Order: sequence, then structure tokens, then C-alpha cells
Amino acid sequence: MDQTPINLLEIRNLKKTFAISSGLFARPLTLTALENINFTIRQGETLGIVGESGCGKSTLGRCILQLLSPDEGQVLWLGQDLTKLPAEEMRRRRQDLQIIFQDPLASLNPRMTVGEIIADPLRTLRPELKKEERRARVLKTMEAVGLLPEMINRYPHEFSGGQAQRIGIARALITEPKLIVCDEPVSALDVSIQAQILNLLAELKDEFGLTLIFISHNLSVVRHVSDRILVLYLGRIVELATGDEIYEDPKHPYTRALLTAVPIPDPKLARQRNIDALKGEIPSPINPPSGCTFRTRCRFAKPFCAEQRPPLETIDGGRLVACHRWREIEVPEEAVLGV
Ligand SMILES: Nc1ncnc2c1ncn2[C@@H]1O[C@H](COP(=O)(O)OP(=O)(O)OP(=O)(O)O)[C@@H](O)[C@H]1O
Repeated sequence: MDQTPINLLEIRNLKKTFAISSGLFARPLTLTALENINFTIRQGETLGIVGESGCGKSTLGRCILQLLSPDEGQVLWLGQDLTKLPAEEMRRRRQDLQIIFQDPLASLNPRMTVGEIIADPLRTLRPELKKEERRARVLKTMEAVGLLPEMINRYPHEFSGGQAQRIGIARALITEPKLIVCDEPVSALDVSIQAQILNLLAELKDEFGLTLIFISHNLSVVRHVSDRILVLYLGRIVELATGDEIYEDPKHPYTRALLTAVPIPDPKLARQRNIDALKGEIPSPINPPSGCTFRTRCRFAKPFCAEQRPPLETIDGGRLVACHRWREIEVPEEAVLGV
């Protein structure tokens, strides 16, 4: 029997722009939030998406879920293009694709009880369910995420951030989705609570056979949960590889720069790695640099990097990198994480 995992989701040539007003009578400017985005997600995989603030992570998550309409490109769910689905069909498809937000308390309606919040997606997506069936599902889902049954009639403000995120996870889980986009799910939580929520997501993934997209600006958070990691810079993919490849043999200078923010215990190694640290501000996506958009902050850049956009090349059996100079950039072995 063929055991090859199937592609649950395929993103093809995705582009998303926003029109930015630049004054009452001025023509709006175009901000390109995502461009030329191509990748696939296999069933059962966790794909991490990393990059600095403003690089397009949330926009990508929202375009996948059709909470935002892309300008161009396809979002293929088991081969079916979600961007072309009529609203009613998309509403039904939503059961399969859910989202968990960054700020758990802000994303929960303060006037609804925990039970009402968790049951809410069922009211719209499974209106045929009877009240008792809904309640039974809510209690089962609460148990799965570690909430006690007696919490069902309480309100969000009575909960800590970690508990509130469990409510958000239960709300996403109740429709029995196949894919959950986790948009910075632990960034707003205390460090001591972050590991609990990450472990819970990993357990739920195994228990329910979920596929996860895990968005974070923090590469160390993504490392622990992801099979593969997609690195975004100014709305473009600069690298896509397995977690081990990204950590042990990063090919793109931007990935190397992100790695310098991941703590390592040895101060000598940390100093060596710091030469890769990011310098300067991220350029405006309204007027990005010509050629390679990372060149203005790249310590390996040469004049020709300003001339052409580097293509996203497939290298070493499937990983992707977009850098004119990746072949010439050697990573000193002792500077690599964990060596
Ligand atoms: N509704 C919008 N209108 C105009 N510009 C937007 C809108 N949403 C996002 N942007 C812009 O698109 C770019 C990508 O934003 P996005 O929120 O996707 O980035 P991000 O990587 O998720 O950042 P963060 O980690 O800060 O959330 C940014 O320049 C942002 O200002």
C-alpha cells in the first residue's frame, strides 16, 4: 500500500496587496504583503512559519483560511481551489480549517460563558445538532484541552492567559477540523505557561490526527513543534526546509540572522554567531529594495544582488532557498546551534 502522505494544502503563486491611503486627495499606495508564495502541506505535518513582525505571516494564515481574499493565486485544499468556492460551500468547508489567535483573552467574547464560546462554531457550522449533543461535544472538547466541566458556566475574565488559550483551542477543535492555523498562540503568555500550551497542541495533534500551521516570530518556539519551517522576509519565502536543516545548516543569511536570537548556553559560540545578527530596520513593503529584498541588511550582499530577484531554488533533495549566494556562504561548524 502507498504510504506517501497526501498533500492536504497546496499554495500556488499567492499574492496579496493592501491599498494604503496616503492622504485625502493622494492616490492610494500599494503595499505588497505576500508575493509568489508556493508551498505544500502534507497531511499530519506541522509547518512553522517564521519571520519578523510585518513580514506577512498572519496575512498568509488568513489567506489560507479565506478570511482574506488573495489578489492572485490558488489555495488548493485536497485539490479544490478555496479561492473559487461559493460562500455557502466555503462556510461548510470551514469546519475543516480553524484558527487559534495570539491574544486569547482579546479573542474571546467577554459576555459569553465558556460553554457558549466553545459551542459557537457548532451553531453556525453544524446547526442540525441538538442542544444536548452540542453540550456533550463541548464537555468532551473541554476535557481534551484540560478544562474542568465545572468551568462551563464561567466567563473569560475569570481565567488566566493559559486557561483562556485552552478555551480558544477548544473552540477551534470542536468542529473536528483537519487543519488548524495557530497564529502566535503562545506569544502573549508567560514563558512558564508557553511550554504547557505547546505540549497540549502536540498532544492534540497526535490524538486527533491534525495538521498544524504554526506562526511565530520566534524560531525557538517554532523549532520544538515543526516538522518543516518556512521563513518569510518582506512577503516572500526565502527558505523552506526541515527543522533540523534550518537549525544545523541554514542556507539563507536571513535564517542565520533569525537563529542568532535563539539562546545558546555557550557564550563563546553565542558571540561567534552574533556576527550574523540582524542590522537595521526592515524596509517598507510599499517600496521594497530592488533585486534581493534582504540585500540591504545582508552581510554577504554583492552589487549584483541589487539587480535580480533571486529565484526560489530547490536544492538538496527538496529544501528551498532564495539567495544568489547560498552556495558560497559557508556556515562555520562551531557556530551552528547544538554543535
Ligand atoms: N488590513 C491591512 N491593511 C493594510 N496593511 C496591512 C493590513 N494587514 C496587514 N497589513 C500589512 O501587511 C504586512 C504584513 O502584515 P502581517 O500582519 O501579515 O505580518 P506579520 O508577519 O504577521 O506581523 P506581526 O507578527 O506583527 O503580526 C505589514 O506591512 C502590515 O502592515
